[in-house]
Amino acid sequence: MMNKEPGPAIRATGLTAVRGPRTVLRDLDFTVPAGRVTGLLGPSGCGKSTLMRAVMGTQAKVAGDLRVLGLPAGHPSLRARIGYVTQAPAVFADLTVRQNLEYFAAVLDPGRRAAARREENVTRAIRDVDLTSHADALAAHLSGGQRSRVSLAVALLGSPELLVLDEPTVGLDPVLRRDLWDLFHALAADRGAGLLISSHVMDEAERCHGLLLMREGEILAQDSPDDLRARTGADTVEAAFLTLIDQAAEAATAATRSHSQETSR
Ligand SMILES: Nc1ncnc2c1ncn2[C@@H]1O[C@H](COP(=O)(O)OP(=O)(O)OP(=O)(O)O)[C@@H](O)[C@H]1O
Repeated sequence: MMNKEPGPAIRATGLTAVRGPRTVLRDLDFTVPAGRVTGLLGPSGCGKSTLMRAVMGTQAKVAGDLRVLGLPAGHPSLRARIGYVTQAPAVFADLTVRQNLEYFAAVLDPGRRAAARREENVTRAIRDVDLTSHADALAAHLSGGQRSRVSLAVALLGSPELLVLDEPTVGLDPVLRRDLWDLFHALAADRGAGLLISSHVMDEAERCHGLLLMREGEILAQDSPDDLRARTGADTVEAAFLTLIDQAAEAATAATRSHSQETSR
């Protein structure tokens, strides 16, 4: 029998989301492959968090087709298969790092018989995010960056097939950022996980296998960093992104001009 290629971690067709009076995602088509790191980049307010919430099934007023690990977004069986870290770390301040992890591990994998497995997963997740030396510190006593790493450890507990990380490296020093990016690559390579990681730090874009570049609720480009640079003739992803934004603005101006010429005839 032939081995079936694994499907993409996420496939969106015609994804649209409305928040209040505004359409904040406009008819998006994209895929996030399994076993790869995909960067979601774009300026503040362009819709990155909304897109991630749609993938998690927590965003209201979403239309279009959105498949996550082959199932419709928000399907109950996806909960244990996806790790999600929001921008505001959700940890209990009055518990230690280890107690936080133990609490979430018990929710994910309950029962006395799973105790040894839980213990192993908790220790591994704490080690993955480099917090072993702080395992017994109260979350209240951690720095912001350390707290966000506890959230990341929670997301890693169940060995998820897909990780959705909303700006996971904000506020971290360069050494930690590098270590976390190494961890993201290891998760993709060794465990075959798909990762969707938002950032507005363009040098992080260079570390992704693929990029989704967003602007004002639309995807301007979906490409690897190398192809993006080659296609735009730019030296960096940041320069490529700016070139694409300028091209989109020029196209919009040209379209408005031809529309007003037509209507004035
Ligand atoms: N509750 C809301 N009602 C109406 N509009 C909203 C609401 N929440 C967010 N928006 C708008 O939706 C758009 C997309 O927001 P979103 O948080 O997805 O952006 P983002 O790219 O994640 O930004 P950032 O990088 O700053 O986190 C923004 O323009 C924002 O103003």
